[in-house]
Amino acid sequence: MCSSSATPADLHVHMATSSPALSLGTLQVFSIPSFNRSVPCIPLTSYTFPAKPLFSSLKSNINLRKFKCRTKASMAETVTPKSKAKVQVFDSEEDLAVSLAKYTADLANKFAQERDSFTVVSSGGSLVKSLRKLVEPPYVDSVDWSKWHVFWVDERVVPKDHPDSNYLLAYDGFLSKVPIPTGNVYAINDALSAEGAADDYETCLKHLVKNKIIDQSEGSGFPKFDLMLLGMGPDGHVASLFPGHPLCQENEKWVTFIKNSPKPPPERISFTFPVINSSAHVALVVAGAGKADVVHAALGDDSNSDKLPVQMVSPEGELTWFLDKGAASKLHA
Ligand SMILES: O=C1O[C@H](COP(=O)(O)O)[C@@H](O)[C@H](O)[C@H]1O
Repeated sequence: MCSSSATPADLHVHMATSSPALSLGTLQVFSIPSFNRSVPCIPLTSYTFPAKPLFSSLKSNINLRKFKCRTKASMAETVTPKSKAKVQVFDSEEDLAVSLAKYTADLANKFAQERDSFTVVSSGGSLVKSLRKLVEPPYVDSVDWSKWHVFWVDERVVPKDHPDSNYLLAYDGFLSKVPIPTGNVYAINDALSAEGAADDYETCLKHLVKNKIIDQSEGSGFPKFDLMLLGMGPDGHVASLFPGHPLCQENEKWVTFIKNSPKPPPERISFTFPVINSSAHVALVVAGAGKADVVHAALGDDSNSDKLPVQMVSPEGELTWFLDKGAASKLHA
């Protein structure tokens, strides 16, 4: 069974985040339709986009005929029967991190109240740095860390103290700074092979679903995590699901493995798309101009039949993109 003990040291923490109010000058919110475009949109009442300059420039890139929008507070939002996809663009990665912390803390509190646990799945990579505001005031008091259960959407099959370990990254940047019970942190068993670690992690998830720690999707039967925090590589990969790789089509397993990852290290485990897409909430977090091309490809055009992995993210619940200006810069062109 997967390890739920924290190394390199026991977790102890308390955390908090500041959540200064975001002005419209800082945050630009607009929406895109669900990637499941076969599902018709609910008729809505109006188009309203607060971030006019950015939205205007987006017009040339996104097929507006596919937008059905309504006003909701200060944002325009697309709603479909199956899912919502919302895109938020921030002036800076700092602003993105502030908003991501609030979004995460709010969901944590909601689920802790509703079902007495909060199941959150992290990626590795740059996402972890963007979670840094969660370990700053004021969230130390507003979040009940004892309800958190932490998982990884993908992990490199290396020892937990290896610099490539996604667990270590999260431990150093986040977990070591908040009081999540050690037993609620579900790292892979790094003593096993890639295949063994994937099977073991899947067994762990099944156990937690059975014990009702993790919800289960009524529709798909796959585990339904409360929040999945996804990063995206410059090639459009999410988790360890890479463009053109057969693992993107895996429909039965919950957790799979790869031994020839195009991005080192080669051996990894990864949640599959059915698990990712059974989530109640998915946050796709992308920062930096280096990813602008793939953001443009992902949001601006779905006519290519060879979908990027990031375009296959279509959760049962809500999908929210968190972009900084750099990542969104090609949407302006
Ligand atoms: O290898 C990985 O890459 C992706 C993207 O990483 P980033 O540093 O470009 O944001 C990450 O989401 C994934 O968890 C990781 O294993």
